[in-house]
Amino acid sequence: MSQKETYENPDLKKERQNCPFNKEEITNLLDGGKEKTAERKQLENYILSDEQLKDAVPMEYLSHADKYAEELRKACLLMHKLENSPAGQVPTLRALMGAGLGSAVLKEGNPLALHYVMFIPALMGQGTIDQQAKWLAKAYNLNIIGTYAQTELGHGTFLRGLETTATYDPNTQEFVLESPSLTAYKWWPGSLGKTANYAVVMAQLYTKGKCEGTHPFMVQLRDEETHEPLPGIVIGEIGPKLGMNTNDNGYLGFEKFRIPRDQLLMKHSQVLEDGTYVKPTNSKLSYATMVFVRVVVCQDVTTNLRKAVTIATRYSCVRRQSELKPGDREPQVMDYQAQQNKLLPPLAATFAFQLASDHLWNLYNTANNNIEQGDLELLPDLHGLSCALKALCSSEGANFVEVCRQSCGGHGYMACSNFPRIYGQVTAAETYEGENTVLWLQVARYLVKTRKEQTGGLSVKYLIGEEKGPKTVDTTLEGIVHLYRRTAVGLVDVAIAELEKSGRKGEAPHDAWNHAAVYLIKAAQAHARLFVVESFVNSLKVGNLSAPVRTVLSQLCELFIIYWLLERSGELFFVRQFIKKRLVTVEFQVRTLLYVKLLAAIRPQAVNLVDSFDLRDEILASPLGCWDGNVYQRLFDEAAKSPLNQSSVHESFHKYLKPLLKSNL
Ligand SMILES: CCCCCCCCCCCCCCCCCCCCCC(=O)SCCNC(=O)CCNC(=O)[C@H](O)C(C)(C)COP(=O)(O)OP(=O)(O)OC[C@H]1O[C@@H](n2cnc3c(N)ncnc32)[C@H](O)[C@@H]1OP(=O)(O)O
Ligand SMILES: Cc1cc2nc3c(=O)[nH]c(=O)nc-3n(C[C@H](O)[C@H](O)[C@H](O)COP(=O)(O)OP(=O)(O)OC[C@H]3O[C@@H](n4cnc5c(N)ncnc54)[C@H](O)[C@@H]3O)c2cc1C
Repeated sequence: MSQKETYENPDLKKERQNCPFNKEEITNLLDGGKEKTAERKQLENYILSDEQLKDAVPMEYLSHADKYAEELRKACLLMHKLENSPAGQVPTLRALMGAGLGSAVLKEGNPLALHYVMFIPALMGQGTIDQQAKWLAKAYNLNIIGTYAQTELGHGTFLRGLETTATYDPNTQEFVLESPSLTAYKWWPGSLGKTANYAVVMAQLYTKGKCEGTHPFMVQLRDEETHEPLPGIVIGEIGPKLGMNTNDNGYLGFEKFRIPRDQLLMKHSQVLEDGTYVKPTNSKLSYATMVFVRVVVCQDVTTNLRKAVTIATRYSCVRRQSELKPGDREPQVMDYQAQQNKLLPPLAATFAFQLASDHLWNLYNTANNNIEQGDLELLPDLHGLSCALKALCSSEGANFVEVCRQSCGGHGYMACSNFPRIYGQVTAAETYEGENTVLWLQVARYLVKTRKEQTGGLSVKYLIGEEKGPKTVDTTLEGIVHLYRRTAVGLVDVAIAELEKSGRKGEAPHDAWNHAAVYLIKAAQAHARLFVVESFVNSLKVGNLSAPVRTVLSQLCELFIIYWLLERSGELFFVRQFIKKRLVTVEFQVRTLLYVKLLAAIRPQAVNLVDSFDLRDEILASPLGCWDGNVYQRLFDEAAKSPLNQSSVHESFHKYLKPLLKSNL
């Protein structure tokens, strides 16, 4: 590790002594193998040693426009560096788009992100072979830069309600794009504000006087030379946000803007020259780009959470405060059980989320290959699981990041702690790519359908037939997973009972659905949690783990699944047999006891565990989380960068304060 220099905080040094497991083994596990770790490290050296990619001053001190210009400069330089990258272009791109290496260089957000994360995937997923031949090479070579323009001022969630129209004119064989109202303006697409000159635009397709629903269109927005908006295009940036401020989210309106017929992306549905519409095999195939992003967002959130946990854990072992034993030295705050209760569950969650995300990624690849062959069987399961995990990882992730920030007391509130940025990025994922509540309801729809029709994909098999397994308290990991399963089934049944009750009262299905939303969301969340804990437990059964690594991962797994159970203990009340046999109280007591024991067992390995994430100081970008633990000196060094510290008296004193002081008010 490059940062292992001379100083090492004595408390951290002690934490690192006598580590019972091989940290590198965990690093390799998370990277996906020894070679992948070596590749990553080589890539990090290549990128992070480049002086031109370092910030002259912290981004916080720049104006909105200067931040954008600076991040764009570095993003373009990074793209040049891709060509000679030792790891190869695609792995480098992935690393740069992900939360680790990319955000170490582009701290405020990547102005080219949407090009890679949505524009290219949309072309690949929605374009015919001919359309790909026409556009993809240009996109990969960055001759054109694109975004994905779907959300409008009036509608983000309800895609069937989008207002932008694309009306086919058979006389000229063109589509006419139009924003018929203010609320029809595209609003939010990343990179649209200033960077992109092309977009995949989602619009309501009209042909032969009939609306055929939303479809993707390839649209040029700006002149390729001058970058000026083309006539008929109204475009701009939407302004500062909670985070991700250099992703230049933008707005876009169309004033009778014409594009050729072959710029409808026609892989799944077509409009023939005479205007005849050819339907897709499944109308939701035009939503496929969103499914891809939901899958990668789970990985992105997990990497961000790892950063937050590393910063908070190292800091908590350096920070000494208050009195534990009267008269003794102030303890490391990590020795308070309350602090362990804050930090060890998110630490365990980083493993749980990574394993579940890997699982989802494999399902995505299989389902996508099948879809390319015309087999859509896995699509409902992929949609259900990608919605479930995206919503779960982002909502739990954002809560955990906030807890990590709180665990660092006042210093966690500093911008330089990097928590504001990490939080800004993770909480954004609760909203973008499908607002979480809306996604939970999509999951619930799949669960209810499966339970009622007794047929569904692999992730919902447990809802088919009667559930089997122990009906008493069972303290094995399997026993706890079974408890999760029974709770999930119980909640789906309760939601269905609610729907049926409303039906009997004469309510229409849509009203019944709305009135059961609280139950439906609980059921969807229980389903997602079951998937995550099952993935964690199952992954420990297989794999070539050494005994010490297996031990510590098993402890984390157990801690995590008990933590969630206790957090959601109220939901056990939905499982009728538990109430009848008074098992809820017993469950609660037994688990709490175990949970507390696990906190104490894992505490000594907390620093070693976060060390094994192998996140370089440049990636953590926080004086609180550096490897050497030199927290206080680094905080001072950061404060020295403030423009207000460049003179002993600021000019505003003479302008405003002095007259006030002299005014005898
Ligand atoms: C090699 C290079 C590559 C390297 C790259 C590597 C990268 C790696 C690194 C990456 C770092 C990343 C992070 C950084 C960047 C940040 C980027 C930020 C981006 C943010 C972008 C955005 O934010 S972009 C906008 C997203 N905006 C939504 O997300 C709208 C939500 N809204 C809906 O998505 C629909 O509106 C909603 C609700 C479904 C209802 O749709 P609806 O009303 O039409 O449908 P209904 O509800 O009526 O459902 C009718 C039936 O359709 C079924 N169904 C519905 N959807 C389906 C689907 N997708 N697939 C299959 N089936 C589906 C359903 O299950 C029903 O099935 P059934 O009938 O059998 O029950
Ligand atoms: C950082 C960021 C980047 C983005 N990037 C892009 C991009 O690149 N391209 C793009 O096209 N879009 C982008 N978006 C837009 C994003 O996809 C939408 O904001 C998101 O899908 C939510 O839609 P909405 O804003 O219309 O929220 P709304 O749907 O208006 O949500 C408001 C509230 O209503 C609730 N609600 C809505 N419908 C229902 C329902 N059916 N049942 C119950 N409750 C409901 C929601 O739960 C929420 O509480 C981005 C957004 C952000 C924040």
